[in-house]
Amino acid sequence: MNNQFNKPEIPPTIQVMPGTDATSEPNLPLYEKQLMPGKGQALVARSNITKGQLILSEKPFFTTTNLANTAIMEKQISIELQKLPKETQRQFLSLHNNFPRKHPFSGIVRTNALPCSSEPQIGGVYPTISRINHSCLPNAHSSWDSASGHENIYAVRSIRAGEEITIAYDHGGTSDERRRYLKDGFGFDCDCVICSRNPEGLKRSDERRRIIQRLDAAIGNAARVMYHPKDCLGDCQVLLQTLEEEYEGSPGAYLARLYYDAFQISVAHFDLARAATFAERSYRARRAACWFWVDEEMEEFEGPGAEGVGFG
Ligand SMILES: C[S@@+](CC[C@H](N)C(=O)[O-])C[C@H]1O[C@@H](n2cnc3c(N)ncnc32)[C@H](O)[C@@H]1O
Repeated sequence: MNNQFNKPEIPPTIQVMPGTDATSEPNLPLYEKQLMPGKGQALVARSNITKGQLILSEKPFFTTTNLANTAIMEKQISIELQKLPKETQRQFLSLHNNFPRKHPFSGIVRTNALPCSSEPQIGGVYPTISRINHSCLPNAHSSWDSASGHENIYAVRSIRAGEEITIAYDHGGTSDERRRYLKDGFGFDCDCVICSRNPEGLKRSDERRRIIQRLDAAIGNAARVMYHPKDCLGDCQVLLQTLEEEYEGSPGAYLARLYYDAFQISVAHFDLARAATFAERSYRARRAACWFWVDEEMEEFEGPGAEGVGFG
């Protein structure tokens, strides 16, 4: 549900994924679709799901680039839709559209697309994954597997049977910033566990989100990486602690990015031991199959007398 489709440089193209039809619903019985009051359809856990577990893996109906040019996109989607089996067309058209009057087809893509590459403009829309609602404290996260052409949904914390499965649509920021983004792009007022905290709790969360944004930007500053690498690694440590606090021990995909930044900082200064460790942590965090391992590492460099490779 990445709404960052506003860069017109890439000509619009649509790629139909082979093998996607009405029967492509995976057979992992970990979830079911349910109507959720005030939220439309939702995915709900049918059984307890363990942190790190693959919940579902699915091919998109098609992938699409450049949603900025909606007129062209409308035409292209309608042409591609006609090539799909009737039942698949019906599935696509039944997805939620937050922009129904102006954009009957591209509105569905804008409301439902998840990025499926490092290019934020390339998005995929899914029969089942597109039913997952948002939370600012999600219990799952999406991860594109380019080798298989599947979007995978992993649990980032334990999920109890009956609990709604959620991912984060937002790109961070304070609760006000997130609310605006979710209202404009998706048409709802977020009342997740974070957004419905009391004013004091919300204020603390907002402060942490500001720290996360500030440190994220500071760590990516090339001049600072060059001249103050130790400070940058110190920022990585503070960012890790803040993420842990804000996301209640499960920072999900943020962790992969943080370790990737730490890898780049280390490699820029020929600290190859740290670089190798951070690269591996980033890789394993991104694969999302290793949350237990990551938790152990956290203890390792946070505990007294830790001997593992840390940021400092
Ligand atoms: C990708 S769809 C998710 C599935 C959707 N509920 C459906 O019925 O198909 C995104 C839309 O779901 C709804 N939605 C998602 N998260 C929500 C939330 N936390 N609260 C209320 N509505 C939400 C909004 O209407 C949003 O535009």
